[in-house]
Amino acid sequence: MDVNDSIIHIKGIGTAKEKLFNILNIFTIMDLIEHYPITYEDRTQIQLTNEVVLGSKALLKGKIITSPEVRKIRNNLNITKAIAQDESGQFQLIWYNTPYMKNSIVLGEFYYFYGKINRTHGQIQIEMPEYAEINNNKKIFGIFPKYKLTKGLSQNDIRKSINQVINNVDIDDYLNNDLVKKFELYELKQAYKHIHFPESYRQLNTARDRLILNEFLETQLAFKYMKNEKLKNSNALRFSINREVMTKIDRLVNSLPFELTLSQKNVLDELYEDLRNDIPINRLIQGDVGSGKTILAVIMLLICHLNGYQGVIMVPTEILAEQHYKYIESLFSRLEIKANIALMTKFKSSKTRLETLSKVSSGKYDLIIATHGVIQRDVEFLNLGLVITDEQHRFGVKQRKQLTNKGKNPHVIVMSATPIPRTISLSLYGDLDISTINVLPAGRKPIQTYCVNTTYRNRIYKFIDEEINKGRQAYILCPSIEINEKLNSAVEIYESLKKGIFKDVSIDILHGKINNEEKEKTMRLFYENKIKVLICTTVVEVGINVPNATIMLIENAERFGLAQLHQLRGRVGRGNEQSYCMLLTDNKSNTVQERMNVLVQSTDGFYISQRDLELRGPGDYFGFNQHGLPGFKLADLSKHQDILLTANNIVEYIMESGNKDIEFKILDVFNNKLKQISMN
Ligand SMILES: Nc1ncnc2c1ncn2[C@@H]1O[C@H](COP(=O)(O)OP(=O)(O)OP(=O)(O)O)[C@@H](O)[C@H]1O
Repeated sequence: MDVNDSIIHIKGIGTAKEKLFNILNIFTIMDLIEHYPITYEDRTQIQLTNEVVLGSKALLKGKIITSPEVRKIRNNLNITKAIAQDESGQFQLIWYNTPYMKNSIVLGEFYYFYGKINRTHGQIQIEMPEYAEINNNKKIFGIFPKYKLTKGLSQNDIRKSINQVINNVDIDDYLNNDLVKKFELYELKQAYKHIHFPESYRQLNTARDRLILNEFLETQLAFKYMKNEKLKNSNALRFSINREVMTKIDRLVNSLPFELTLSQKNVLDELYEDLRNDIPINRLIQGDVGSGKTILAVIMLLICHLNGYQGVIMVPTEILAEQHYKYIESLFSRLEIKANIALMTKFKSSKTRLETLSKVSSGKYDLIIATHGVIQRDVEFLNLGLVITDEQHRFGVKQRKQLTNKGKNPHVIVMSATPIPRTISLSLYGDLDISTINVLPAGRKPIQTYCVNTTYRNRIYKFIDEEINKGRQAYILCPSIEINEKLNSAVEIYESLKKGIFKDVSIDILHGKINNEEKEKTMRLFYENKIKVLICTTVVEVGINVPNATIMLIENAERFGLAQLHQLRGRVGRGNEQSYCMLLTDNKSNTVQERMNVLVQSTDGFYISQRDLELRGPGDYFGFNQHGLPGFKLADLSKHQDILLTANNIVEYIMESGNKDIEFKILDVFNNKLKQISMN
């Protein structure tokens, strides 16, 4: 039997059943084998009648003490009943429309029974139990797989089909004997067998680990392979960092009101190193909120410009694009660096848009600061040399590629403020090199975070007032814009505060429905410290940089995910003053409190994202679907990081050993999965 054969070759599967299996995406024998159980029924312990839990399933052993009797209730219903007994009590067995049970169960004999436990009139009952004779207990005793079903297919249909193929199919293990022994793994065939029919939990876990390892191995190896191929095949655009360029960079750096941190310098060195070695830059720069990624982007854009290429930075929000635009303009004009910089967000009219596009395509604009509109088809560049995307997880690999394809092999930098645990970044950004800014600029004080209920509201407002009197500013962040029954809306809070406690304070509101000019004006006034309290929504979530703001009050904090709260909190604590974050929530549930506690106790983005992952799983938070990776059936990045690391070790071992045979076999499996995904 070949793994690629259709399931129609399996005994018991005809065309009607085949269609049902197809609904579950099972077409070939391999699909069937990889239709892993979603859970297992534990039938390893025999329970006593007096210790069963009502409503759950149990395995009982009992002696039949009343002869099974069949009673006809009505035309289409008859019931067979018998009573069995174990050392702790009696239980009743009930079968519907199964009169032959009368002859299957014998008075005075012992049997195993398995089924859901009820109680009627004080009597423990099992309806329609599965049963087995004492000396033939295999079909009832053990760890039983339970599968995802579809209407018309039973657990037994799937179990029987898998059981039939699992011993007869040829399975080619791409890891050879040496590797299997070296890394103490199950052979693949053994793993497939035991994940479906384990004889012990130990067997089940070892089998599962081997299959998870395979899933990781395939993606890791494919990534490494793609990266190597990219290096071999692409000619890096030559960006020279000669003395003249270095002098300009030094002037830029010296003009800053701070010194670069060692961590920032290290990341720059890694980027320069790529350029010096003629390696196309393909790098993820990750650094916690406020760690100073922007200036690195600016330096790279300067290098690109000095080398005569166009550079683009794509960011997720208009406000952030404007902020970057102003920052770069002011830095460059102070240093008399002559670069034409375009801001490409929402255009006032299609005419201005076309004018801008034509200046981009003719090379009149050197640097472009843009939101995602820049990936549209009609946006063309003359000679795009550098693509920077900020806040990668909002865009996804596809959009990054769309932008990159607008040039011939431009250098690529991805910046992420969402700290991604190492293991995740290995899996998601395996095709990128990773640089990490791992320290915050000196002088930053950890943000003090408190989680309180709304009875503290007035006290917090008073505290904000005191901070304003010291010259500071505050954000009050709301989950919704307009009046909403359940949530505190920005409009409502704004109206009540400007008439109430902050009536003598300059206070304004910012959200997505406000027109661009207004937004820009409000943000400018906030930057200039002319607005003291900004009521806002998550439009400020990423990148906004107002170092003088020291308070972030978050309404209905329970509505936000941990990583998002960390981002929002990161809008304060960006200067040298002590900053505060107040998480306001009346939700007392354990899960909410647990989430809030993570933030209260830690300001370390890497730790927080790790906890976030554990508390809610990777899900589509990281946009797995967008990434187009073959879905993991068993592997879960939040739980199986140790296996992922083993997978990495094995991949390195294989690649170093130069065993192309194994390498290609694994790539084949990966490619087949990719093909299947694109077909689905
Ligand atoms: N080495 C440094 N020393 C002191 N301040 C710095 C340093 N580098 C950057 N900064 C300042 O720190 C603040 C935050 O930097 P930046 O906006 O680049 O952060 P970021 O990494 O982009 O964070 P986020 O992801 O939250 O946007 C800015 O005001 C910036 O000028």
